[in-house]
Amino acid sequence: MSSNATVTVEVGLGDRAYDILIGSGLLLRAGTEISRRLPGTRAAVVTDINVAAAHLETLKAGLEKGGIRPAVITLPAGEKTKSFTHLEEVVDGVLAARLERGDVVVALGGGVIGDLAGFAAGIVRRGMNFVQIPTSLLAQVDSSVGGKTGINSARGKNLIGIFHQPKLVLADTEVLDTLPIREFRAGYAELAKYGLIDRPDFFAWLEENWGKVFAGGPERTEAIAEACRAKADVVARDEFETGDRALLNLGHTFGHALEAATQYDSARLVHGEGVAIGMALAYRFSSRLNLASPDDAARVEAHLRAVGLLSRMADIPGELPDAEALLAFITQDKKVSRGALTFILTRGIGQAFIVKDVPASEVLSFLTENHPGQQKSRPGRPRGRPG
Ligand SMILES: NC(=O)c1ccc[n+]([C@@H]2O[C@H](COP(=O)([O-])OP(=O)(O)OC[C@H]3O[C@@H](n4cnc5c(N)ncnc54)[C@H](O)[C@@H]3O)[C@@H](O)[C@H]2O)c1
Ligand SMILES: O=C(O)C(=O)C[C@@H](O)[C@H](O)[C@H](O)COP(=O)(O)O
Ligand SMILES: [Zn+2]
Repeated sequence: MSSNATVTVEVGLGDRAYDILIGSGLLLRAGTEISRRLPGTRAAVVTDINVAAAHLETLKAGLEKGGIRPAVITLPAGEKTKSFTHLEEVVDGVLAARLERGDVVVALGGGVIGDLAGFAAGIVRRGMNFVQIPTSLLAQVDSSVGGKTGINSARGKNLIGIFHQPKLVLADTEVLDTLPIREFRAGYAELAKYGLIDRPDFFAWLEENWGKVFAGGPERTEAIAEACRAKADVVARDEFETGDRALLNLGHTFGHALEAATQYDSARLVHGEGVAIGMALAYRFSSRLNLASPDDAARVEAHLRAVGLLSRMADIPGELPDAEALLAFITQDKKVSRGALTFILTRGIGQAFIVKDVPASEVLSFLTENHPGQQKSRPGRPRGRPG
């Protein structure tokens, strides 16, 4: 495949179906692509300061080609922006621009901006049009697709939000050239997740080709497209997570607890890093419960470390609250049903499954064993970031 070719993946949701376009130069095509689908629309672009500095002018030029001159709402960067305060700022900005229900909120940014702007689009005038222009790897392979939107609470991650599908996703692979390497790695964790859920061949391909994915070119585009196909498939089957969609939460039950425990401080832990540690923990927990082999858990951890990702709680800088406090965050997880904890566990690489009644006592023992401040003595790696 040429690295210039645009790949289209459809999210098959009937009369709410939409396209994900993946390729280079899409910012400059944004106006044409949006006005083809939403003729005569006006727009507000929501972005963060980092992305605005690197890509806002290009997007504005692209929108201009479709006759769109947007209002722009620029927010601080980082996970703490997914808050009521900034939700109010976006809602107020959209209303101040006097946009109508049929106009469009455009998210230009990573998953933080996409989740926040999507939530705002879903509640202003009871639901405006929404377009995702994801600029981080994580957003291109995961958060821009599927319609989960929302903000965080001090009591837990993503606890406030709605499902609100975009009308279009434009994943311009060129913008990834300005993404910091730490953020690229974090997004890679969600990419590897699809292999670990149910695509063992994709995981093996990543083990071989991750260097080319990091370097750019056709392997990167193909990996993003494969992730979007995988996600689109699950979302089309189970849009509102009544079943299989929960598989996309592999690594997230632990990961979200760690994000809340570190108070969404992006300097300590970003979402993809939490997912990387969470996936390694999910494999280790599955092995402890005799569901998966320790070799598979070791293989997952080895790959995460090979790309420079975190894989243990001890890799997070600073002190963590104790295992009981981590468990308290886990009991707030949205998958909890009538008090029973749900985890995504695994029988091996690409063999994830949903377990609906995991005893809290098992989780607590496991967290205690893996907690850097509560281990009696564990041979192994020194603390600190790999890579
Ligand atoms: N809705 C979903 O289905 C879903 C899926 C996965 C993750 N998420 C959410 O996504 C969020 C994480 O997203 P993220 O990892 O993209 O974080 P992010 O939005 O904070 O972006 C990461 C950092 O990279 C910067 N950045 C983004 N694109 C850039 C570019 N092209 N050039 C330079 N800098 C750039 C941002 O300013 C930010 O500092 C979390 O809140 C997570 O819960 C949602
Ligand atoms: O789209 C989904 O479904 C996912 O679970 C994707 C996850 O990567 C993402 O982090 C999502 O926001 C988590 O959802 P949540 O419902 O656990 O908050
Ligand atoms: Zn995620």
